[in-house]
Amino acid sequence: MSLDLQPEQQQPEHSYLNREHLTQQIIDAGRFLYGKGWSPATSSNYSARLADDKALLTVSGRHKGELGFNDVLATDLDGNSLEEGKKPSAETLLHTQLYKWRKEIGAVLHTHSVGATVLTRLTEGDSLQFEDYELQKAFSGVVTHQSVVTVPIFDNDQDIERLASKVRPWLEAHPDCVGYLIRGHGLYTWGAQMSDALRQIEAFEFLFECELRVRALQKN
Ligand SMILES: CSC[C@@H](O)[C@@H](O)C(=O)COP(=O)(O)O
Ligand SMILES: [Zn+2]
Repeated sequence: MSLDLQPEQQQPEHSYLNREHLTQQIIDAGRFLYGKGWSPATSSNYSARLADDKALLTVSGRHKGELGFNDVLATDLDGNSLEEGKKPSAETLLHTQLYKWRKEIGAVLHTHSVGATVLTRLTEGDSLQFEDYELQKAFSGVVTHQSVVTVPIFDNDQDIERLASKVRPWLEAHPDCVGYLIRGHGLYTWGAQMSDALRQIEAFEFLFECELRVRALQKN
């Protein structure tokens, strides 16, 4: 099943996978994304929706290629930890605001690839536009290369509440948004299930690489 981002369309209620299954998906995602070089050092954070009003998030500061069953915790959708002794990701609010925004979102991934970092540093404007790439169809709701996928770029901020407050109005105004970038920092994308979010990460990375190569060749 893929995420249908048409706002007017009623979504069926989620039937949630159990915590063990979701934890395994997060662990597997970390191994894959670290292996690809998109989650270096202890960067990145991942989550899955645990219930209508709860998320399962990575614990802050963990190596994402070596996650274990104890490296996740439950939070409410205001970003409060529901488990004593475990500190949720520093960027928890960026995940939970997505679960509040669209009830059909079941997984959120944040990565720190070289491509996302370099491209956002090279781009002076506040968004990237992808057009005429066949791979745009890997994004939920996109059915043709003859479309424009706009990806906003927000300036980085160590104050995550302030950053979240800048992202929120964009999301409200763009219900078909498939991901966003933070300058010099990384990518956030999501999906109905973990597999959808992973597919979108791969599509974004392919497009970032294409864009960087095209720009480099155009310079010469
Ligand atoms: C290793 S620096 C990266 C962090 O500052 C942050 O951006 C990040 O992605 C991971 O933070 P975390 O608190 O582990 O979820
Ligand atoms: Zn980060």
